[in-house]
This record gives sequence, C-alpha cells and structure tokens, in this order.
Amino acid sequence: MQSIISVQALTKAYASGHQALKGIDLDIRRGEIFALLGPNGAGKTTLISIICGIVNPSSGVVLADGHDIVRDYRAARSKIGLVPQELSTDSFETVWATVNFSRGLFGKPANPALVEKLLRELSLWDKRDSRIMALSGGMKRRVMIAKALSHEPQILFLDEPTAGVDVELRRDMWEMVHRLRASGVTIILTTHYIEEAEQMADRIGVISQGRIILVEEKARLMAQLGKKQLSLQLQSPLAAIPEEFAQYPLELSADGQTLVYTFDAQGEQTGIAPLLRRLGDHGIDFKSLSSSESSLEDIFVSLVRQPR
Ligand SMILES: Nc1ncnc2c1ncn2[C@@H]1O[C@H](COP(=O)(O)OP(=O)(O)OP(=O)(O)O)[C@@H](O)[C@H]1O
Repeated sequence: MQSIISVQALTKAYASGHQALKGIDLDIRRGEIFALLGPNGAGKTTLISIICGIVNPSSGVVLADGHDIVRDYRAARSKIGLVPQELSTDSFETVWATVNFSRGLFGKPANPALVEKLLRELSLWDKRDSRIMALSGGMKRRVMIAKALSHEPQILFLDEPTAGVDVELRRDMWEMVHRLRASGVTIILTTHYIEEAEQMADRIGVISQGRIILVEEKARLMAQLGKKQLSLQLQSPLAAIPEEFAQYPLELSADGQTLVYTFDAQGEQTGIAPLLRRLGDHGIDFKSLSSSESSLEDIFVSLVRQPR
C-alpha cells in the first residue's frame, strides 16, 4: 500500500545554526493513527511544520499523498489539516465566519451544511455567532479543530491536542479522532502523554534529538510492556554468570549480588520454575526474590536517554 506521507532524508537547520532534524525517514500509512512521541525540543513541531509547509526544510523530500510539499505546495497542503499547538485565529471574527473563511482559503466552494455538521460535532453550534475572543480556551481549541477540518483534508495533524484541556474536551477529541479515522482520514498526533498514545495510536514513532529512533506497531510495544523482571538476591555474590546459564536472559548486577531474569509475562510459560531448579542444582542460592514490570513509559524514557 502506498504511504500517504513519505518523508525522506529530511533535515532542518534553523538560522541560529541549531540542527533540529538530522535525517528523518518516515512513512505514514493511509488511514492509520500515528502517534509521534518525544521529549521537549526533540523536533516534533519542526517535523510537522515542514510537512504542513509552514517551515522550509534544509534538505530532503516530503510527499503528501504523492505531492511534493515544496514543488507542489498547494496540492499537498490541500490534503492536510493542521491543529497547531498554539491557538492562532482572528479573535474579532465569529466562529461561523472564521470556519467558513478557512475553507475558502483552500479554494473550496462554500458548504454551509458541512460547516454546520462540524460545529455540531464539536459542540460549537450554540457558539456560532460568538466572537472568538469571547470563548473559553477549550472552545477556542474546538474552533481550531473545526478550521483544520473545514476543507475536508485527508490527513490531519494534531500537535499536542490535549495539552491543558479538560476531561470532556479530551474525550470529545478522542471520539472525533476515531470517527475521522473511520471515515478514512489519516491522523498524526504528537503528545507527551504516553497514555494517550497507548489508547489512540495504531503505530508509535519516537523522536529524540532530531532523529526517529523507533517506529513500531502499538500492539508490539504493548507486548514489550508485558516484559517482567525477576530479581534474585543471592546468598553469596557471583563473579560471573556460569556458562551453563548462557542461554538464559540473565544479567548480573555490578556487585555480583543480584541476578535479574527478564521474561515475557504474556507468554505461556515464564520459565521461572526450571530456572530456579537449575540454579539450585548449581548451588546458587538466593535470599529473596522480587519482580517488577516495565511500562511503555520506562521503554520510552530509556530510549530517549540513550546518547546517539
Ligand atoms: N525558529 C526557530 N529557530 C531556532 N531554533 C528553533 C526554532 N524553532 C525550534 N527551534 C529549536 O529546534 C528544536 C526542536 O524544536 P521543536 O519545537 O520542533 O521541538 P518539539 O519536539 O516540538 O518540542 P516540544 O515538545 O517542546 O513542543 C528545539 O531545540 C528548538 O529550540
């Protein structure tokens, strides 16, 4: 299947000299919900801004539904809706006018029925005649979403959609994202909330220091989530793991006091019982044992901490 967004060898150096993107290759599949995770300053907004034509790339190629975002800007941009992190809209306009105007910017004929549907779905219909400046922060954000969807884009970018929004708006947003996906729209969201990525995304990409360091099906990441560790506090320290145990996923702590066994908690067999038996056969006794489970957050933190 042809990807709806294709990013190839993309770099960005800002005028300050800061290298925000250091060679990004990324394919977004048609119809998926893709979550881009990364710490502050990783390059998420820069990447999205380039794909949406707001920031110029230094080198590399981006195709949106087959259109080059630089050479064929208008066609590429018409496929894309963007809900930016920061609210930016004319605050003297009414909700109704601003959403209709956004549609017109893309050269689309007026479609009051579509705008009405959008405003109703986003609980903005009652506010259609209000000026933007008179709305609450959450309502303004809903307006930004309505604007982004006004020209019926095939691809929707949500940059930190739920940062600082209340529970109700977050729920509405998630429902809307699922509805849009069901209608064939591809959704790319950035988030600091790993829980959000877990709940919403089909695939997860992790960006750190201007590089994509992981792209994975969420289901596979969840399988990693199921990894557990069993720590055995030994009676007497070991200098090294005996050769007989080479095939076991065992690690010895630096002081030789603790053996750590990593296993798949979702697997049918943990392998713990035979391991403990074999350790006993070799005279390796332990004082106590404890287990722990890694979370997606642990995986994420350890990924972005690794210097690359
Ligand atoms: N206009 C600019 N000029 C110079 N440097 C910039 C500019 N915009 C962003 N940067 C730098 O580029 C890096 C990436 O920024 P970017 O906003 O893309 O990160 P981010 O992953 O979206 O972060 P956050 O999660 O904080 O929004 C940062 O170090 C930032 O300071």
